[in-house]
Amino acid sequence: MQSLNLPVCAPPADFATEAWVFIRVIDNFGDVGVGWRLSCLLAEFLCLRVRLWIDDVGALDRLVPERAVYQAQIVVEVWQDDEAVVQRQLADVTDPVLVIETFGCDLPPAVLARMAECRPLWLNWEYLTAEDWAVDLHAMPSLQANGLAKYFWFMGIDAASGGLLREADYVAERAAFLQQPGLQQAFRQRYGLPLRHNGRLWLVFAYAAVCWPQWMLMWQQADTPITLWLAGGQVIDSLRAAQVIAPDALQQDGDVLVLDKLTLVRIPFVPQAAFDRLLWLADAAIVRGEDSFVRALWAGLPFFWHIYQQDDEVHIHKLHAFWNRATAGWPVGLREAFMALSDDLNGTGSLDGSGRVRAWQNLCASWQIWVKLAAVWSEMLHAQDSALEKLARFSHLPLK
Ligand SMILES: Cc1cn([C@H]2C[C@H](O)[C@@H](COP(=O)(O)OP(=O)(O)O[C@H]3O[C@@H](C)[C@H](O)[C@@H](O)[C@H]3O)O2)c(=O)[nH]c1=O
Repeated sequence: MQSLNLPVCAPPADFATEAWVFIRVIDNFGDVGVGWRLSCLLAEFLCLRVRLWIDDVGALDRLVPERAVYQAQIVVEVWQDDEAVVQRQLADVTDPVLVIETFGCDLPPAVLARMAECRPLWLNWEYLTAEDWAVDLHAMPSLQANGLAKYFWFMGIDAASGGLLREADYVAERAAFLQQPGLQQAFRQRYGLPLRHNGRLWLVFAYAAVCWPQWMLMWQQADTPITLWLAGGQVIDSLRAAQVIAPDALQQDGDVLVLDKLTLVRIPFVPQAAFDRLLWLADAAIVRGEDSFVRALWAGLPFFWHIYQQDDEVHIHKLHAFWNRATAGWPVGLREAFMALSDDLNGTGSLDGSGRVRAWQNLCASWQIWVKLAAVWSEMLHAQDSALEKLARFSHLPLK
């Protein structure tokens, strides 16, 4: 199991150096997913003890059921909307050298007052985007009412952006897993994942959407067999709502449904530390949100992005900004098929039933090229500094 590496330069037991990370869980697993991963990496790369303030510990427990293992490095504080409680929590804690509010989650007044005294580096950790404006705004300060500057940290794929979250041992972990069938078998058994599959294996972790019945039809009508590992439940909910599957189908983890050449498998929710392994076992993926998107990038496999919907089509700009960059050098036929399907998946574009099947067949006809291009893109990103390496430079905190 991938796990937090104990920092080699482990500070003494009383940890003089502390970072505070604040998370508000809005919905889904994105806020807690990024916030927890960031906390682990602060401990791993910068040898900081992290005090993680979170308003929904239940969401964290779902993602990190084994979190007690990390308690020496990551102390979890329940963040309540009660200033008196926050004041009490602050009474016994060390001053932080770094405070990160994730996704503009607005810090409590008592914390802002404490920061005015101890003057830590203050970051707002922003959503991921490949848009140019985010690169321009990355690391820009904004003067706040408590007299401190707050810096905006924009994760991104551009070398001048805030980078992407990546573990130091990621590549070694992936190689070890892929080279050892025994590890793969043990992983499948542990989570009740089928040992074999029919055709190409896709991991599908996506949102509920009206496109799913149409995509199921597309897969059934295509020439090639395909197996979908359905994670997270929302795609299954959409299929059930559209009466594409019977009310009692795919109810339990491990349930399988075969529809012609299409095999659907409901898979369990795994701890975040195991999520990468689902991607490593798959030939391709549909991912959603931000964290699973970045994990698919690291895995280096072909994938679609079912992006989190925002008002005013903001998400479509984000989607296009990323794929316009990533697919710039692709062969025209592959790029057109991919872009048409990507738009269709995200509720825009103009494919009808036969156009969808044709696009899918064109994509499959260029499969090996797609696999290669996805790997090349991933390697290019692996060669860039990660977000934590960039943060170490920016903050002058020592890197492990
Ligand atoms: C399927 C699965 C996911 N995961 C993890 C991987 C990720 O860390 C996390 C999912 O997070 P995301 O991919 O970001 O998708 P999400 O849809 O859950 O989160 C979203 O939340 C919104 C509030 C944000 O604004 C969105 O941009 C997005 O981040 O769940 C597991 O740990 N086990 C699992 O079995």
